[in-house]
Order: sequence, then C-alpha cells, then structure tokens
Amino acid sequence: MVIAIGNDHAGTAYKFEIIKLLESKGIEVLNFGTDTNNSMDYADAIHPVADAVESGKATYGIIICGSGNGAQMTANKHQGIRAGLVWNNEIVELIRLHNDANVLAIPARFVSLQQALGFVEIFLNTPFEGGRHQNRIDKIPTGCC
Ligand SMILES: O=C(CO)[C@H](O)[C@H](O)[C@H](O)COP(=O)(O)O
Repeated sequence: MVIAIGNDHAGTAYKFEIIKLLESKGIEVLNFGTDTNNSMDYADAIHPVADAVESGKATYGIIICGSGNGAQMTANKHQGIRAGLVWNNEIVELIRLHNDANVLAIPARFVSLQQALGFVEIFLNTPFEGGRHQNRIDKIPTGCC
C-alpha cells in the first residue's frame, strides 16, 4: 500500500507522527506536505496528494491542516477524490463504510495527536460497504470538469 500525505504548517507535527505510524506498518509514504512550521498555502500541498490518488500512484491520501476544511475542499475539487473531514472515530468509520472515502482529512488544531493516529488506524482498517452506498457514490460526479 502507498499513502500520499499532505499538510500545511498547522499539520506538520502530526504529519511526522502519522508517517512514523504508517512506516511502522510497512506502508510506503509519499510526502507532499511542508516539513516546517513556516506559514504556507494548503492548496500547494494538497493538490499533489489528490493527483497521486487519482492517478493510482497512491492507494489513499491523508491530508492535514488546522481545521481540515481547506485541505478537504481542495482535494474534493478533483473528480476522482472523495475526501472526508473527520472529528471522531465513528465519522471515520462512516466515511469508509458509506462514502468509500479515498482521502482522510484531519483537523490538527481540533483533535489530539492520539485521536489523529486512531483515525488513521480506523481509516485503513474499515472496508467500503458497497450496495446502496455505491449507487449514491455513482451520483456524486458532475461530469462538468
Ligand atoms: O485552511 C484552513 C482552514 O480551512 C486550515 O485550517 C489552515 O491550516 C489555517 O487556515 C491556517 O491558519 P493560519 O492562521 O494561517 O495559521
């Protein structure tokens, strides 16, 4: 499995811990985020994550910013991306079970590091349910761009 990860300055500290967790599982990581705390624009780090997932270079993406919203909004501009913003374990389960999310958006300023690491574990271990949810996902793309 390959995971593409991206973050702005608000997500740098969590990013390093998430990379450690992923690498301890033998998962290859493509790091597109900033490695410093210097202010930067999240879109510059998130588009490359979305490109990697869309092209199949990465299985999933993990994106991290302060609220998670700028990162999620950017990723979801890509046709092949379903990025879910999460704030508790049940929401993480649901973005996989019901939405087949291929990108996990973490709000670093609103969850603890332990929560964030737990979100990653749940995201990686929860399958998509399919069935009625597949019909719904099929209706998401607009086909306009
Ligand atoms: O873009 C965001 C919210 O949608 C992210 O949370 C950013 O990390 C945040 O806006 C960065 O804020 P800062 O005041 O520039 O550190």
